[in-house]
Amino acid sequence: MVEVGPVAHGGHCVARLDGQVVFVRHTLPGEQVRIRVTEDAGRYLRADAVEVLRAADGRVTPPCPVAGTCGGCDFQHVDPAVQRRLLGDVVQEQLRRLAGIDREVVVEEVLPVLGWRTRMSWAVDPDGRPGLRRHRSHEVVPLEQCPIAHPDLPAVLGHRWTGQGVDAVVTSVGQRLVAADAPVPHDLEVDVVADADGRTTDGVATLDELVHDRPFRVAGTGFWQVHPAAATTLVDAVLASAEVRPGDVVADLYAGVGLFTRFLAEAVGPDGSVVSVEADRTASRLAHDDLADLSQVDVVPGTTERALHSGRVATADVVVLDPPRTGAKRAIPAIAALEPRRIVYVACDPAALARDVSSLRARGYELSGLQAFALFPMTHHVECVATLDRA
Ligand SMILES: C[S@@+](CC[C@H](N)C(=O)[O-])C[C@H]1O[C@@H](n2cnc3c(N)ncnc32)[C@H](O)[C@@H]1O
Repeated sequence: MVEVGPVAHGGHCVARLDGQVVFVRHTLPGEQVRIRVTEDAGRYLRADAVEVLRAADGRVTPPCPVAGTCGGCDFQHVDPAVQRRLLGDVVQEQLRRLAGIDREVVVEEVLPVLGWRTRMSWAVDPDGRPGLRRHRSHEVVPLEQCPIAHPDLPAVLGHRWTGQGVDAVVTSVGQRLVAADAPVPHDLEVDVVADADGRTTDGVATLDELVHDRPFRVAGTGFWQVHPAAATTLVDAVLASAEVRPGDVVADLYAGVGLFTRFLAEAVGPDGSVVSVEADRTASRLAHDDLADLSQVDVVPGTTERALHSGRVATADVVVLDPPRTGAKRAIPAIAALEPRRIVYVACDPAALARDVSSLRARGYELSGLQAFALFPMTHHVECVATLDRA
């Protein structure tokens, strides 16, 4: 039995068992729970709460029958408003610990909290049943339904599959894709069928998305925001934070198919410019083709680090960056060396964000704004938009 302490980054809470730190899943701060140790990592233990002896406010009955077994969610047992409070505590703690910043963080609600995943990568068990993996395991939990999956996704669950996995996507315009190394059942309503690499006989399968009435094309299995409200939420937050002016020079780094690039380019107008840097070849090609109507946009394929060091990005009034989960550690010195008046950092990992904010502070930037959004309800993931100004 343990007394559960604060929430930690990763979907668990911290407790102590005989003086040793234990990261406990499926619990809440302030609870008293019986645990089952799942891993001894030497310096700490990992455990699951298996019985709640004293429940905390905010504990609810999970909407999913396999919550606690399936590794797809972390917080099904927590009321969504309390989930957001926990996420805010995590971001606040990371900023305090890694960047020396003491700041209250309010995580904004984004609806819906169920039925939001428009992109699912289902794993397939040895019997061909699709599902999701257990937490920190290769074992597949077969599923008949998944409450966080978007209701309009192709009905992959309920069919048997061969191969390693099945990707299912539904876009903002209702296009539906299945990507698998297996025949797709005839009764499955899909618009695009691709192989497991997201390819058709014509090449990479692309899908259509619409954001504030602007069309985008994206590779079927390439990067696109998953929550149906994510793209508009982030575009609005980035534009409000960046405060770009007509004629500004802007760098959009880790730009994907140019989601932010298009709106930033419209804001700087024909007298300004936006350089859009993306390492993934397909995404960069789509950005190049689909942003061709904006003469102020320069799409640079390749890594951000290379674009900065080669001089393809040599100056910027404003830098927007949206790196993957690992953050932008290697690019930060060169970004700061551009001396933009403002940096807008979109982050899906608060620890990487806090580390990079610390690095920017050491180079003369201060955090002037922070928004956080619950774009992945029921999970420990949270999206932040941080604004930094040159001191
Ligand atoms: C979180 S996504 C953001 C994409 C885009 N901003 C959007 O919202 O659609 C991160 C992107 O960075 C790209 N990427 C990863 N490492 C990179 C690097 N070193 N340099 C440039 N792009 C990179 C990925 O291919 C991916 O498209």
